[in-house]
Amino acid sequence: MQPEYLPFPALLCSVLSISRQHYEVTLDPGRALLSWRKLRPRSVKGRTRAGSVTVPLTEIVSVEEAEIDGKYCNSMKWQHMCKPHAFTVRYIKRMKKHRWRCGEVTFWCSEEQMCCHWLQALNDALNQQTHRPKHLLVYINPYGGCKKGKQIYEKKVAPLFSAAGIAADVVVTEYANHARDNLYDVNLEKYDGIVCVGGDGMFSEVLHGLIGRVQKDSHIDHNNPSACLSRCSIRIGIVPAGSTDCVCYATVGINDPVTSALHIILGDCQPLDVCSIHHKKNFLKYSVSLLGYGFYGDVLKGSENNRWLGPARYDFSGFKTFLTHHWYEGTVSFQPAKWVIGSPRDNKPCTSGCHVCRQSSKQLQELQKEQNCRFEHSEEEWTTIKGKFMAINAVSLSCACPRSPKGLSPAAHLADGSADLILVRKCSRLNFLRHLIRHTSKKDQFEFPFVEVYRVKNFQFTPKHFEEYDTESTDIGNVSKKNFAQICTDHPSCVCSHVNSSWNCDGETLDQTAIEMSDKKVKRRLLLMT
Ligand SMILES: Nc1ncnc2c1ncn2[C@@H]1O[C@H](COP(=O)(O)OP(=O)(O)OP(=O)(O)O)[C@@H](O)[C@H]1O
Ligand SMILES: CCCCCCCCCCCCC/C=C/[C@@H](O)[C@H](CO)NC(C)=O
Ligand SMILES: [Ca+2]
Repeated sequence: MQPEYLPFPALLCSVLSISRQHYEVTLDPGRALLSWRKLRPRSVKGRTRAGSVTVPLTEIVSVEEAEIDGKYCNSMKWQHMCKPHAFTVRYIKRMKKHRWRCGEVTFWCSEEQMCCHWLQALNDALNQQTHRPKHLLVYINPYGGCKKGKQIYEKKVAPLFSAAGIAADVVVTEYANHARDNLYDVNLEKYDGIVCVGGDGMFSEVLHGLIGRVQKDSHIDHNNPSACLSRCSIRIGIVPAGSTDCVCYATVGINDPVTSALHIILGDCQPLDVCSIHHKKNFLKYSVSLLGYGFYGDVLKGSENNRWLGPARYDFSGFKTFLTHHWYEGTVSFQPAKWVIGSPRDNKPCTSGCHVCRQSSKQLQELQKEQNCRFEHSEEEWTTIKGKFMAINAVSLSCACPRSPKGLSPAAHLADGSADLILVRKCSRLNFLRHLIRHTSKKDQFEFPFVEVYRVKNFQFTPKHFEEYDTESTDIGNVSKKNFAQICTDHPSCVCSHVNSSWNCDGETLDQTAIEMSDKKVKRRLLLMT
């Protein structure tokens, strides 16, 4: 029996079987939908509408001829008919809290020709999804998180990539920065994307490798803070297997390897703000999540010696750091991001296809055109704040993660060209604890007199002692200024709780404490190709 072709757009509609039940199956190219609904025995009132399933064609993972086992063929049902033919469709099933799973349904056809029609029509529809990756380079960090990156990839991700017809070249890293170094040598033309199986640090490695490679190929010196960096066309994905996984969590809404793998297969895409960090004319790092001084810098530093604890190392170090209650003196200067349409306290979290990001990016481009390349050093007013701080955090995205589902700045945007600068001034232990705990509740963590938050285009930080080291002050005689910090630390009556903290840059510790950060829109990241 030929499938029924209805008038343009040519729908394909057949009665097929699923688990011995008859269903009306419809492929509607015009609406880009595949749907099927159970046919119940005709009642007096005609066909009763049973439960039906509708799947957007963009969410079909794969279509293939079904394996038919002999047992089923020999069942009474088929004995009087020719050999049955079937095809299997895998598709996205949306679960709770942004979790995705791969649904699977097998349609049985009475004739081989009908089965071929359906396979051809569905594969034609899939082939029109040209933004989907076909060949990926996968870096696995066996060392991050709970050290299960390899198992996670082999058991949960590789089977989905294979079902979707994606070829993957896999590199299990052998040392820190193996992936970053490797990216300077591989032939990137071969790949539709780079996938990192690990946490934020692994993503940061791949980010640095890709951006560094592209700037090197474009002969751009990234040591120049005002350099307009070349954009990277190749996309990065993350399969979360780290401890914090905040880059994945802040874009996907969950750090689940299967969910991320399915987004990768569909080729979902999200631009991402990337900040560059310099010390004078020396490039230090790029950052996409947290650039944190004080509390988060000390937490990270204290956790590095306890990697054997896995993700719990941050909790242990966080508790110890909280008890020390260190604060740090210095000067923060920043330029506001005047083009953005949002603010850190507008309670408008960034979502897929975000209007705030789109509109802010548009306004940023218009401003950059007006100012040509002076944009990086525009004379807009700088705001300068001197003080004693518990924490100085600059976040390019919310930094939402399992520990803090809202993140450090819940309304920070993924691609608005700005970062949220959060200043937590010296306060009592109790007040600091109240501020921290609000990161895990629905309450506003900025609603304290000692907390300020600004949406900025760039900022600079100079620690107090570094200032004195740099100034031409003569009041400390011939003592070499660079030892001032040491004197301060050694002197029991010194009121500085601690001379300097260190910067936590996306989970890696920076050597420098005096830095300048600016936002560079260089990276398109496969959204949820994470
Ligand atoms: N084979 C390896 N051996 C040792 N270190 C590695 C290896 N591969 C990668 N690394 C380094 O391990 C560090 C941590 O990796 P990753 O970020 O994946 O895990 P994590 O720190 O537990 O997660 P998160 O950053 O999300 O908290 C990264 O800085 C990376 O450079
Ligand atoms: C006593 C209760 C205190 C609760 C405090 C919860 C605050 C959690 C905030 C987590 C923010 C994580 C920011 C992410 C930073 C990442 O770039 C980095 C690398 O993954 N992770 C860390 C922990 O520095
Ligand atoms: Ca941002």
